[in-house]
Amino acid sequence: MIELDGLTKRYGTKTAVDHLSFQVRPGMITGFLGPNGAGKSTTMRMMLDLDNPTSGTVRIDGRHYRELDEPLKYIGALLDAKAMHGGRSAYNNLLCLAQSNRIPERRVGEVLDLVGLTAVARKKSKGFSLGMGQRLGIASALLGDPEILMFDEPVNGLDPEGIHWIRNLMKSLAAEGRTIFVSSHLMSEMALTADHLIVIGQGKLLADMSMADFIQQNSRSFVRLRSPQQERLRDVLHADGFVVVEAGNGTLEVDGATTEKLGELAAAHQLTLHELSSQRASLEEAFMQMTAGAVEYHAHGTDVHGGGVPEGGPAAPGPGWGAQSGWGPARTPEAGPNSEGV
Ligand SMILES: Nc1ncnc2c1ncn2[C@@H]1O[C@H](COP(=O)(O)OP(=O)(O)OP(=O)(O)O)[C@@H](O)[C@H]1O
Repeated sequence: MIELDGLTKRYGTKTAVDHLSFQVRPGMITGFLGPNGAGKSTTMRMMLDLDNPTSGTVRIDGRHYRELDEPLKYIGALLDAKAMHGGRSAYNNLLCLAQSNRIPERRVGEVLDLVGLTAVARKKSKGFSLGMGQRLGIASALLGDPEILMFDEPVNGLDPEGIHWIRNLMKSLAAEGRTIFVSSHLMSEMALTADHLIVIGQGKLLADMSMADFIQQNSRSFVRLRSPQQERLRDVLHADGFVVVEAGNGTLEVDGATTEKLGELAAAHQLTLHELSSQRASLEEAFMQMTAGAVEYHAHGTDVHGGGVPEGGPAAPGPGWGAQSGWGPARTPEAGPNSEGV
């Protein structure tokens, strides 16, 4: 368990982390999200005693990091994969760390095996690709077999097989009852990995809740219908008291209804349906909605989100939000959050 209590970090007049209090609990994967500059790295550095808080505390299983003997046995972290000594082999990098934490040498071989680097164990790490460096960083985090693991952007530089591997590794570590805290900018990956989310913006806590609650509270769910008899369908829905949004491409969207109810209504009026699906937002949309006001660095003149988030944030949620406004990525069927195919 990691506990933050009023954690604050100021650099001159800049408050990077602002009275953060939350707990990271065992037995699950907790995702750590925030726009660029939100204070994630600063928070993680303070958790590992690599930076001093201006005020507030971090406790690792009830103790300050400095009070832990051989800290790698309590908490392992992947913060900067390039932090390894490039002139040393992968094996020797890990051996130095093991020796300074009284970890037996056999564990070095075990973790190299676990991350798939055994074949290159004697090669100097400066020749490693980004993905290999990332695996070596993960090996160092696992070295002390700690109960708590922190990963900052762990899939950075990994190929699809590597991403799949780290996702499953984190899941199995959480299933063993360990505490897993992970940051990532890849929302699709986070949606597939995390059980719980901590979201920060401009150093402040914005959300501390389950993935499902986060998506539900920060987005709209609705039923999408498509019919060759669209006008008649719309009239039937109106007559039954539903608020219908015409979303273009021949689709209608209805809030506050079930697919069962709408399907039966269409059948009762002998209307043909080509689509009847329950829709909910992806984590990415929910995240953008929540953090729109806390984004420090806006791009101008780009269209990376299919229309761009309007200056000052997107329109408030309401009928038609997101679905028609065009700034969010495509909505996803209820079967699961957006996946970018990894
Ligand atoms: N050593 C420092 N001196 C001054 N300001 C700093 C320092 N480190 C971080 N900051 C500022 O603190 C804020 C938080 O930075 P931090 O790197 O923690 O954010 P982040 O959420 O990790 O961002 P990103 O997602 O871009 O990695 C930023 O405004 C950053 O410019």
